[in-house]
Amino acid sequence: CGSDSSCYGPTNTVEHVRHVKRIQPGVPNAAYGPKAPLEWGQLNFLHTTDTHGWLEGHLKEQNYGADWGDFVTFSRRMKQTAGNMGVDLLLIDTGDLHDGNGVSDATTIDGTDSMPIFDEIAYDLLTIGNHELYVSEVAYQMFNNWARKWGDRYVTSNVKAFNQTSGQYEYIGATHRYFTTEKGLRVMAFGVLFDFTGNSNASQVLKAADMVKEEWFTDAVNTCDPIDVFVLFGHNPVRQTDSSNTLKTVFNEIRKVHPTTPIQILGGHSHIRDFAVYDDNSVALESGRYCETLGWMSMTGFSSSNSGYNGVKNPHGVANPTRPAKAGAKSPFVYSRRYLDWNRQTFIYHTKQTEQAFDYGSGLRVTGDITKVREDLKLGDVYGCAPQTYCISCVPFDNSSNIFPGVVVPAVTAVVVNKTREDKSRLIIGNTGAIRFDLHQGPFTYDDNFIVSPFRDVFLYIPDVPYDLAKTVLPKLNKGPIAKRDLATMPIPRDSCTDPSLGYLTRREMRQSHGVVRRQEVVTSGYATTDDWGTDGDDTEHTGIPNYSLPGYFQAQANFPEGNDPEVVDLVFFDFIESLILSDLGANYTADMVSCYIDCSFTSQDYMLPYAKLAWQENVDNCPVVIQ
Ligand SMILES: O=c1ccn([C@@H]2O[C@H](COP(=O)(O)O)[C@@H](O)[C@H]2O)c(=O)[nH]1
Ligand SMILES: [Zn+2]
Ligand SMILES: [Zn+2]
Repeated sequence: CGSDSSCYGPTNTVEHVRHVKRIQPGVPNAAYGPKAPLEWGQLNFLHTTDTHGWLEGHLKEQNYGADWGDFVTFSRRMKQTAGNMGVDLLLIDTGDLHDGNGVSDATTIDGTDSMPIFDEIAYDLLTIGNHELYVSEVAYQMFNNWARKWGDRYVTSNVKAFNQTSGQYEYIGATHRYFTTEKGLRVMAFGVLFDFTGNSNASQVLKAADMVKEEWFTDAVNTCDPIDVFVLFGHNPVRQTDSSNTLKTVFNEIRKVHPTTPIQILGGHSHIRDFAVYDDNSVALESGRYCETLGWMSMTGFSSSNSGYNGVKNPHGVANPTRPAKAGAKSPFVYSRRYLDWNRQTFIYHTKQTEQAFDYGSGLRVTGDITKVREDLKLGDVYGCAPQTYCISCVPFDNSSNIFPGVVVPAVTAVVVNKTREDKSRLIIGNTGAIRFDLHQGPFTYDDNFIVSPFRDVFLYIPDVPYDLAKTVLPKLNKGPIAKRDLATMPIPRDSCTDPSLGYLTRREMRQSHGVVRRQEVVTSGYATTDDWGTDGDDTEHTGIPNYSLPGYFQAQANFPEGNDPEVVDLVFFDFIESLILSDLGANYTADMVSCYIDCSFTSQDYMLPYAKLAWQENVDNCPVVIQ
């Protein structure tokens, strides 16, 4: 088919129409949930990160089934609660709004339809992620549209875009934000992206070590204006041992001038739930990924002698934070942190509402907007019926239920074929990071195509590479350090993955088959987080799930002679890893030997749908939706 989508589109022929069905957004969640009310302090934070377009919520996982409209209602209710209690609540996002879901990625320019939905939350602070910078059109969408709209709330302390009018690189958002909260706290905020280098030339990322030497930064840190609390937020892992973490660099610079002023840190990018203690007066929260987690952090300890705070000291009728950053801390500040599962039951519980009374018109309207976008983009169209769940890391990399041997390798083998070279042997190499989410048993929709493989990474190739050389590339690529995921916090209930026979059981049956009874409820599998404070951060308790580390790269071999090695192969790979491939091939191979394999518009978004049409047609007209 090549990149000719008419070959596999669902609506182009009568036969295809027969295969088109729609699935609807998930039903309200089952009856288990949060363990206790939140601890409200003087200054409270709700935090999102790495939402990657998942504004529809998780249609196939009840535990993460709330949509952005539910979150609109929840955030408004929480702001009102804060106001009623006489305390402050800040809403913060730390970037990666694109790449990961059809709502954000099925438009010609990613984010065209998702960004207006995302903007329905009244964030106090937002910052930019690396997924806003890979593609120039997306960077300009942020620079020309959203940065202007969000004004000084969009803080991109180390990220600039090339202004085609002025011919200069200019800060996309504000360098920093100094503001006073409703209850009188004087806040200095910096929004810092990790030292990202994969951006297009539409943007420039200053390394944190250079950013802190900028005049505006030293002026901001040394200002004579009073600062009660720093908010250091960024698309940047909070764990200090993470090699990508550059928050620590900025933290250290602030501490040189303000040795005890509280520094509240909010991060992202590594897609985990995490909480880290930086010192007696500084703690850091990271809130997962893909609208699975809403982060909560609160603090108390401001007084008239150390701040401008004029709100309530200990809000009444609710729990309050009690824990110092660490045992024996010399600090007036105490904190709480919680990782909320992204579902309506969580939202209803923490707003003390009922299912019937919870919704606001504003939230329902946003839910309606999401439904309309899904319909317009045909995200519910079904292309196949996946016979089982295939996961990224819940089983070993070589297990047949792993998505790489189970789906990705057979899919690229079958579909990524240049007709004019189909008689040639080929090796197809990709980075495992290009596969972003597990594939669930049941209807495989247009949306799932983006959920599994969202990037527009072009398939490139070098013709006729000696096989003896080509076969050394994968081991060389994988020799480097493998990006490991955090075992303790990995998500995703994958009951039907570890035991595919569970796939058709009801939610209740699945829970009973797995669970541990606590508080007369059943604990489902999902996030079981360990952080600097221990294991009590998850708002809803879960049993852990298996998590196996992955190599960084996968390979498929196709059209090999039976029983023999070929002399030469077409070496096919994503443009995302072109420079690595060339360096592993050695000096005799240069960029001018590389060309587009099928055509320059055939990308990693284009092989899953044809594969679903090819491999998963059994039961397609009667394919049960399996909601975990
Ligand atoms: O074109 C692309 C862009 C990114 N990737 C993969 O994504 C990660 C980064 O994702 P985060 O959400 O920022 O963690 C990158 O390391 C690649 O593995 C890609 O494959 N193609
Ligand atoms: Zn991300
Ligand atoms: Zn990121």
